[in-house]
Amino acid sequence: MHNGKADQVTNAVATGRLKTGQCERWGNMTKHYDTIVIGAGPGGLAAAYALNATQQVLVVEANLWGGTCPNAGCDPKKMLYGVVEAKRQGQRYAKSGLVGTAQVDWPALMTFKHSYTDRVPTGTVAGLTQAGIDHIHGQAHFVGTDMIQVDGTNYTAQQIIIATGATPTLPDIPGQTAFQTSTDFLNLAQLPAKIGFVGAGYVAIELANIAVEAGAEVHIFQHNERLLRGFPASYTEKLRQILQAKGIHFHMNTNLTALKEAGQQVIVTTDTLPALTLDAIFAAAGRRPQLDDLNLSDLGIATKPQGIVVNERLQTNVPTIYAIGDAVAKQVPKLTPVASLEGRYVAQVILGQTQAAITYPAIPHTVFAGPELAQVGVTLDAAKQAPEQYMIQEQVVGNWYTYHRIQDQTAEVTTIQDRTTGQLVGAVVLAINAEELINHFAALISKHEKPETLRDWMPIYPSVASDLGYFYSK
Ligand SMILES: Cc1cc2nc3c(=O)[nH]c(=O)nc-3n(C[C@H](O)[C@H](O)[C@H](O)COP(=O)(O)OP(=O)(O)OC[C@H]3O[C@@H](n4cnc5c(N)ncnc54)[C@H](O)[C@@H]3O)c2cc1C
Ligand SMILES: NC(=O)c1ccc[n+]([C@@H]2O[C@H](COP(=O)([O-])OP(=O)(O)OC[C@H]3O[C@@H](n4cnc5c(N)ncnc54)[C@H](O)[C@@H]3O)[C@@H](O)[C@H]2O)c1
Repeated sequence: MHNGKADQVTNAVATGRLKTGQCERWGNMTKHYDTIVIGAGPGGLAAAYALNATQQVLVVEANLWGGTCPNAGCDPKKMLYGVVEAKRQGQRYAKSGLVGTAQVDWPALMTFKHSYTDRVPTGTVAGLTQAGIDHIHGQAHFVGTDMIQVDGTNYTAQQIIIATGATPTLPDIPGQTAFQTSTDFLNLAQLPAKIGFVGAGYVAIELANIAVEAGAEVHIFQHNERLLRGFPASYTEKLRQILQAKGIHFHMNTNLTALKEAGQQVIVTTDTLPALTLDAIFAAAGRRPQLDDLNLSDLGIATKPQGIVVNERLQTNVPTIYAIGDAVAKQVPKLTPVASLEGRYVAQVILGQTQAAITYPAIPHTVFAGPELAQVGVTLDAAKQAPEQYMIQEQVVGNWYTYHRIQDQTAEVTTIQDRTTGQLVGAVVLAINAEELINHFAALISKHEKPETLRDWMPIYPSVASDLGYFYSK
């Protein structure tokens, strides 16, 4: 879809209104832009909007406009999560005067989800059109370091940004085609009675929690004994016990060896269990960068299994080609706010507004697992290894006002302070609405503040924010 900007460029060049060089290859049916963005997810869109004020920008999208997060990730997931959490909150209030048992109507829940997701692609296109950003639907691949091809048409640009995201990894076992993915789960018209997930990371834990709360029998197969690596083991073990009490079957240290389709069902064989017949099995064993068909190796662009190799300014080894978001090999978590920050940053680099290396604030992350497990900053493991540097405060907070009110007896918070400066440097929260508390901690950490700073702040009482008072009241 062109919004006509490139055509306006042609006219402008023909009438001498544009700088020369802005449309130099138009005569060869090659359209020229200042910057081309491949991929219209949170990363690519952030870059395109930031560049648009002063540049001719083209965005190319092969699938759904808006990318993974709003179509098949964060947003639809949390719509389902919100409803199953309301059901569970009802159970928690059973001893607090609420009577009756809520049930999840899966088809109605899906209709609710579609009420949001069905509008995302058209809304994204409308936004691009209104902003005057050219956009075309199709698979982009490089035909030169300054040129891509989409459906047989060439487009050149001074800079090209790769923002193609990631896609689920399917374990390489016989019967692999029987695997479904998180995208399939988030579009299930009916909830299958018995389902399995391979992996025990973010995707498996979040979707397993939704499925079990909605009434399915759920199995998680994990090849080692660690779920949610990256979060402290003491916390993940508590979360595992909570999820197990809800009915999730954890099969740890278990490798899937084969899948076999049997009518509408799948027979799952493993190296530890008798064969299990399930109605659906979902691959949640990680995501790989979506780089297929881009022809990166032809250009000599370096990649690793984790993604495209970039320098501290997010340039690939071809300096005019940048990479951002989930497509990049990096140390920071692959999350929507990270992709958006990188998109805005790379636009500043391209516009000559900064030459400084990218820096990230403290990046909070949360598993929406009923309760939520969230953390930010210095990890608990790192803090335990440097007791001379860090002070760790672990608190069971189920008796705090908020957690008593919402009947979350297992709520727990750990804070980590730097002994020398007194600044808050890390936090872990396992609680209902942990994301709210961790957001406040993330703000304190990013501003390098001491918890006492909160004395100067007056949040609404009672609220999650007012609970922060517990951290400086002692
Ligand atoms: C189930 C699930 C739940 C998640 N939940 C959260 C959450 O709660 N919070 C959070 O912060 N993150 C979450 N994430 C992660 C988040 O979705 C990603 O980090 C984010 O979408 C990355 O943005 P991106 O722009 O890098 O890539 P994407 O959003 O994946 O966008 C990339 C786009 O590029 C397109 N593309 C790929 N190749 C080409 C090509 N050759 N030509 C043209 N277009 C191409 C793709 O079709 C896609 O639309 C979740 C992910 C999943 C799968
Ligand atoms: N709430 C959020 O912010 C959120 C939610 C979902 C996804 N995400 C993003 O998406 C990414 C991908 O999520 P994910 O859960 O797919 O990946 P992940 O990397 O978080 O977890 C993958 C899991 O699969 C296991 N595994 C790997 N190979 C296996 C195999 N062959 N058999 C069994 N288990 C195997 C790993 O040990 C790990 O437990 C996350 O890292 C995160 O960046 C974020």
